[in-house]
Amino acid sequence: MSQRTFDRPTDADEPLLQVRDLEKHYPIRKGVLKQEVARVRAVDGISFDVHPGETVGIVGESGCGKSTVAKSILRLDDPTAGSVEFDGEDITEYGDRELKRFRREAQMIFQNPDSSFDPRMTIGESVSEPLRIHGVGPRTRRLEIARDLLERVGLNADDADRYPHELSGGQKQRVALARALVVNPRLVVADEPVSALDVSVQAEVLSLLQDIQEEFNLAILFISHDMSVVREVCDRVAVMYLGQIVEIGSTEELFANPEHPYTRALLRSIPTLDLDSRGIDAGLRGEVPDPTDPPSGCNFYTRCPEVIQPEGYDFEQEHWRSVMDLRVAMERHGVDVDGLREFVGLDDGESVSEADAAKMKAELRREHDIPESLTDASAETVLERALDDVVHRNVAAARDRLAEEFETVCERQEPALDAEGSSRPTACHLDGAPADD
Ligand SMILES: Nc1ncnc2c1ncn2[C@@H]1O[C@H](COP(=O)(O)OP(=O)(O)OP(=O)(O)O)[C@@H](O)[C@H]1O
Repeated sequence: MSQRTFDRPTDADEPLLQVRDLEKHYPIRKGVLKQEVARVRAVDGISFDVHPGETVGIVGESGCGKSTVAKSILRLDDPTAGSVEFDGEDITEYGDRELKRFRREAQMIFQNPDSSFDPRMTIGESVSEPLRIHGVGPRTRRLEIARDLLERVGLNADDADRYPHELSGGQKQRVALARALVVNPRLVVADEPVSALDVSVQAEVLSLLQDIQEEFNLAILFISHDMSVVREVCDRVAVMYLGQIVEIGSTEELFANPEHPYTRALLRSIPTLDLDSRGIDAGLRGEVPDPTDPPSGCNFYTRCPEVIQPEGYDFEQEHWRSVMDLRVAMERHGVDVDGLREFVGLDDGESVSEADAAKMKAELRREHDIPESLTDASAETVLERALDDVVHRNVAAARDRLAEEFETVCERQEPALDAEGSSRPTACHLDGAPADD
């Protein structure tokens, strides 16, 4: 490496990457005319910076838009809106020539290293290929650089003569790193770089990534669904849910004091050494909403354990969540009243005795973990009337009643991603403290 220089022209205080209001919507087209019938809002207006020498993590469940962010930032996919500034220039405006230069400065590492290699090429050829593409030569010099880099990532220079199938997963990911570094990039976007590796190998590759970052003063955007991996390597973390950032801040502070209920739920999902809590899930019920039709207001309200109760009601948060689950289910799928009648031994007719109605209502409560009676009498009255509507086949009336009486600020207003009432930018109507039980 001695003849290569890794001096960085950018001042470390200035972000190398500035992402502003980035959107990537995928149109869904149908019919002969391929008319747009809906849009997948994969990334829906996100902003963040990455500084030289800094690792910023993007974390969230599968499908929240992490890979789309990576692809949009590198212009592997053109963003729908927003800007991506790299060293002060908006790459979304780049033409082919500028894009080629940019692609040398910003490299990507994928989850599956095999996707970076041609099985017929030796490791040395694969690692040096980007140099050939960018016109660095001659071949002997390119191979020399590749051998040098292989040593730098903890392999042997002679591994250059081997083929990908001769290497283990961890070794291949080291080679992928060497291949990314060979063009002397300033930004590396790593999309789940260790998810396919055994845990013991993961630690080695992560530690290598950290060493290399220090040596090369790289900016790294690190994408992962794994909170414990993110904690290990990132300086700052952006938590994503359904195409949006819900909380962003320093890793240490965010892990010590998570402010968004979604971050809290993700942290609860990390298995710990405490056997009693090992393997607990994130405590999140319900499905991730369809990104073509995200919920109104805060898009996490349909699953949030801390969803805010409407003014005038005060009962156990867990039971309030269950009532919301019933509402969400009714709005999404309606209620199968015939199925319910059958379950309690009735035919598919209209009549229902008081005793049968009681059985049906009890079943609805059981199905949604709602207790026999809510401790808040006025909430109980509303719920009981809505359940009565359902058993008398008036699901629309039940839905309207619950929507009107139990409307929460969370569904009414979209929370801004700001630091108001919190110690870091958090998009939530709660002011940072966990909701009372
Ligand atoms: N080319 C595409 N056309 C339509 N929808 C897409 C396309 N690519 C991604 N999506 C959708 O965009 C949403 C975000 O996908 P993305 O792959 O970015 O999520 P992710 O967080 O990286 O998930 P994973 O960890 O599973 O890869 C998903 O709903 C996905 O189905």
